[in-house]
Amino acid sequence: MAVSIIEALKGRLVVSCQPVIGGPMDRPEIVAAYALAAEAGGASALRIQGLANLRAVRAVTKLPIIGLIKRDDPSTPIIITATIADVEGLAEAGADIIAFDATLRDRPESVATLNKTAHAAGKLSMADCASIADARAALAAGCDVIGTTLSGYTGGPVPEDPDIAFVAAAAALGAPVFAEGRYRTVSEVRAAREAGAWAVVVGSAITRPEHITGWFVDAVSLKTPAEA
Ligand SMILES: CC(=O)N[C@H](C=O)[C@@H](O)[C@H](O)[C@H](O)COP(=O)(O)O
Repeated sequence: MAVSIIEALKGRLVVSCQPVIGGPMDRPEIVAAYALAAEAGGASALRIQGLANLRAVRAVTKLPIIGLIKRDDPSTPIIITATIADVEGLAEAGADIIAFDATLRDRPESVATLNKTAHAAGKLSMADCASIADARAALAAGCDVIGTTLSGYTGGPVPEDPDIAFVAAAAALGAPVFAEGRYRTVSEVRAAREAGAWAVVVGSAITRPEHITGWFVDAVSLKTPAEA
């Protein structure tokens, strides 16, 4: 049953419904509404942050949910699902796939332990990676899906474009790769699939109106991406 969730996502869209934190959309009932709108549009799975949002979405849809918990803890650079307790909380709240940071950085808990905890709860795991070395290590640790989620977010300026080269390199490792991070156009989604992505996760371009508005504001003022 569990592995067939991943099988069923081949060539499918996952919509990340993560409002801007503290923004006007940051309410569980609005996240649930975004999830239903994504489902109506043909999304095959959802990516949901936080237990209250996850419970609200779980109550309204049977679509598979990739769950994560983001915490801004100054003692660690690991933001996405850093602890055993968070993996267990996500399993309990109804996530089907549990996403966690799988970067090779100093971390409160090893990737192998987080993965084992997800599996012990009967859930699949998505390793949010920033590099091909992360992806290799995550597969060696037994993770089910590689996400390109953290490419561009572990130091230095965040690039403008999605990291399609990373998708291609990770796909060559032979495991399902979910392309995620800065997919804003349908042609970028197509390029990720052509590079070997199993599925593509789109967030901001569908569910963060503040960001989308900002892109248009920059365009109307004739700013280049570098100036924006
Ligand atoms: C780096 C990080 O913390 N990424 C988070 C991971 O869940 C989310 O903030 C992103 O919105 C998500 O990855 C989807 O990406 P985009 O919104 O670019 O389509």
